[in-house]
Amino acid sequence: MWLQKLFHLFYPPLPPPPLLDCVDAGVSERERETERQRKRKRGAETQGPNILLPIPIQSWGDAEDRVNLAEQSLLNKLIRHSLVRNRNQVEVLQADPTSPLYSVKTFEELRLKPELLKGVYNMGFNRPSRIQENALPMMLAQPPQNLIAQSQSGTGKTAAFSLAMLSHANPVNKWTQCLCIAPTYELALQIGQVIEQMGKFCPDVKLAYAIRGNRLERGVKLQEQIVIGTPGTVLDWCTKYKIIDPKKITMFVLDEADVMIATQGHRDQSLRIHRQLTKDCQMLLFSATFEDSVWRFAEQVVPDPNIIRLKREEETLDTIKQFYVICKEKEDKFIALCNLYGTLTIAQAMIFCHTRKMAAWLTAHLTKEGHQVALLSGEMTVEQRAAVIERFRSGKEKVLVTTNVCSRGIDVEQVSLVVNFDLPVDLDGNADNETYLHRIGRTGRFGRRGFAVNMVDSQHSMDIIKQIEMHFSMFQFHSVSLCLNRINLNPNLFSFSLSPTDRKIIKLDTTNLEEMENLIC
Ligand SMILES: Nc1ncnc2c1ncn2[C@@H]1O[C@H](COP(=O)(O)OP(=O)(O)OP(=O)(O)O)[C@@H](O)[C@H]1O
Repeated sequence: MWLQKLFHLFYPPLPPPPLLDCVDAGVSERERETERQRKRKRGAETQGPNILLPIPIQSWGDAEDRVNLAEQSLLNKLIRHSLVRNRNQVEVLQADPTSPLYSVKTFEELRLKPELLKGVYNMGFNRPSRIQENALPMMLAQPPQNLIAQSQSGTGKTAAFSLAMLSHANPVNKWTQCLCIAPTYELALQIGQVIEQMGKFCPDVKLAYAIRGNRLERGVKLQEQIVIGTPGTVLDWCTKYKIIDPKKITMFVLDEADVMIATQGHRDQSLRIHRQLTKDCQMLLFSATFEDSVWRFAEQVVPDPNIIRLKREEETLDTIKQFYVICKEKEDKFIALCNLYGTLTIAQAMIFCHTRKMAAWLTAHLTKEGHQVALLSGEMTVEQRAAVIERFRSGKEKVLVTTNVCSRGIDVEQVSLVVNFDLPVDLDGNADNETYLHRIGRTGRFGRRGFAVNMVDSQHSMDIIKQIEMHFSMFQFHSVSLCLNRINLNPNLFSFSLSPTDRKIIKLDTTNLEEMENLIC
């Protein structure tokens, strides 16, 4: 409860969604004209007379949900209850290539203190994860070794360095020996919880949180062996209040380096903390991604590093069958969706909209039709989002309507159908291929068969489908004409007819539909 209160105190909900929408009529003539001029400039005015104009760029900005890295990280932590399945290769680059590569298959091999081993097993960990197999021996080695470890969220990094700190801390010494910094208050609390849980049977090892609001008397030295906090407060505790002696820190952990450097000021604060540590301090840096900027930062912080990288499970479209559905406008898309609804609920489905407003509109209309759906969009607090995902995961709702806020990072294994109610576009109005892959990558996971249905409501969205198709060099799109007339709705959920405007549309008969439903099952 207190955690929740603190959470809301420091993590206020985002401002209410702006009342802008992308495909409906809320677009002024002036905006349309601006857009026409822009397209003319690009020499791209090649479409026929009946096209629906693309969405004016300036009207998207506020209405879209942008992915916030720190929020995404926290959300992942809140909803993750187990390791992400990964059979991919671990790449290890040793600081000293001549030393033998040492990895472990059991926690016993690490020769941990019995109380700590008990804590590990008590958390339900039977054996080290892929990344832990290599990282733990390096982190626990004598003499200490520095480490840069990169692997996606949910592969066991936090558990690994928590174990390393608990093993490293000497409870006889009443001063701070292990210092861990994380990008946000909430992420620091999450890590602290893992340390507390894992160290449950090591009561002599104490933990302190260097986070906003935790005030301590100036000059009184901290007795806790492990400190976890955010860069600003940790820096204050080391320099201004001098309650941590940085020269006595022998293990420094920098978590979520990619999120850290994306947060203004954190990069410099981290470097300032780092500068006060001794040369002998063991440096451990973790990141989910490794762009050049993260790499440059890592090199500044971690001298002579061992490097461990876990290759990412490739997102693939091979096991996903993709369709598009021709519709005229938003209402048509809605009817098409209703026709599909029975198929959506055979397993679980996610429906992506471009704006919060559209997602809310769709949810309201589906609910009015008597369907039970969940809504997840960016104006919710991270905690609210986690609760919605939990319900969806446990199957309480079979259909989740969402925006791009949920396009990446969220694993719900049962999702076998993704509907792009609005196609993903970038700020220039072109196909956003990466987001498309992330969205439909929610389905067809771990080699299972998945389905994606794209709603096409204009020449512009048809162009986007073609761009996507070309980008992934695939020719497996099937044009499906859903009969949008309710009268044609038969017991087999939906029927197909030749569209009066396009006679070339392939007819998908009930046999195919049954096959699709069987595959989803
Ligand atoms: N060896 C293990 N065996 C079983 N479960 C584990 C093991 N290590 C970690 N886990 C669990 O797997 C989940 C992900 O682990 P962890 O949080 O350490 O990963 P991470 O890479 O730090 O991801 P994130 O940054 O999202 O937290 C957690 O629920 C954790 O309790």
